[in-house]
Amino acid sequence: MDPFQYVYVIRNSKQLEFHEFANKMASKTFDYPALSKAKFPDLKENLHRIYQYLQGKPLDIISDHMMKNLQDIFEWKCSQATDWETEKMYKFCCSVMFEASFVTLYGRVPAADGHKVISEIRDKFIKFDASFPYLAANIPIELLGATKRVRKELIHHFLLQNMTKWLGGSKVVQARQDIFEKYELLRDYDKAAHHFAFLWASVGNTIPATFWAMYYLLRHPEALAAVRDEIDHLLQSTGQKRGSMYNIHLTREQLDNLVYLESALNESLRMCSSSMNIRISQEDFVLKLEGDQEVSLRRGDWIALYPQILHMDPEVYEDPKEYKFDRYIENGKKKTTFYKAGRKLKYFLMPFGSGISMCPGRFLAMNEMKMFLFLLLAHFDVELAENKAVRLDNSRMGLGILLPDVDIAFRYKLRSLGK
Ligand code: HEM
Repeated sequence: MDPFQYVYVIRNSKQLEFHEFANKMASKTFDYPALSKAKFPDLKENLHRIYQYLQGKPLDIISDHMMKNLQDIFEWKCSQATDWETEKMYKFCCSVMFEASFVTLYGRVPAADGHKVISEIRDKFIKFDASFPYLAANIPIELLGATKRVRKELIHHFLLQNMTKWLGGSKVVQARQDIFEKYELLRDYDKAAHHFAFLWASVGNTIPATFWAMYYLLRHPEALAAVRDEIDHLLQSTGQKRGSMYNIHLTREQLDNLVYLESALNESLRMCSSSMNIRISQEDFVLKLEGDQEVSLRRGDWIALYPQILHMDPEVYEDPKEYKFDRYIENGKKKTTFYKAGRKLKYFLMPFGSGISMCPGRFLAMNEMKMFLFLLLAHFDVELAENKAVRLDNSRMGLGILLPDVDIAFRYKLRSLGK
């Protein structure tokens, strides 16, 4: 509970392990054989090595593809909106982010009904995702209605004979495929199940996080105005036109410099994230904490850090239940110093986990969500069409970004060029 102690847990990665627990949970949830060292030597390490494709230069390439795919989808879905169109917000975020992420990571489905194929996968994904908290809680899948069948159908989409038909997928997915081919004991179904698990990791949190970012912006007109101003300013200063042209390009530096957009996004992540960071003690030992404090741990004991407590701590964040879009800005720059009881915190925002269990897709996730909001606000007037409170649905507490308890209608319309 005390964020000043987090560092002692996080840096003790030898004695406080995470992967064994994650491996057990993921293999059961996504239906692939556990990554046992004896059966699949170095598979875990090999899969971890290719997370490099989600950082540095490869991150720029994959982000550019995501930007292009997002624009194609906005153009296909929304370019007729010369008058107000009304949609449900979660459904909208889900439809745009799922398809853009899918095409960016796995490739375009070339058939004439390519959009339809992806929306069928998405609809099954939504059904599976609704059971995710139960699977994570160890409820046998046989007790969860159609979940077992839906999971099997989802996994079948990722069989090699289907994946080889998809065009222009990412290096990270290609590299995963190459690695799986080296393990003869992995059946075709197992490899497909691994691909499905990666799909879940790449959209399962991004979709609800995008929803909250959009929802809070629309609920707070001053935030919306500030972020839109920043976006328009960037477009103007780089000589790019908004309107009917869907070919905006943003460099990594430009994305990084959108401080209002980033702050608004961080603020919504602070409010909707509920990732628990779990570690399991590998041996009997004494964990030294700050000062003279210590805890005796036995082999197999669990430690859980729960950053949502930190995110909602009024000593760190004044009025923590209030959305303040500029909380992460100081003197026009990114604010990275936060205090508790007069002491500077090393960790103050942890939606992506920590240390050995930190999300490898975090840079891509931030870029994707920024690009979605950028395009939405650059091209459209957007407003809520319903006045109802949307609350966090706590049923997946501890497991990542919380979903909304209800969906809400919003409307959008192409912005006139002069506005
Ligand atoms: C808002 C979006 C996202 C959030 C909040 C998020 C959060 C997290 C967290 C908290 C973990 C650690 C899980 C744990 O402690 O049990 C994790 C793991 C992971 N994430 Fe993300 N994630 C996001 C987006 C993404 C994206 C876009 C990708 C890939 C393209 C991705 C790929 C992964 C993978 C592969 C793991 C497992 C890492 C491992 O093997 O240890 N995530 N994520």
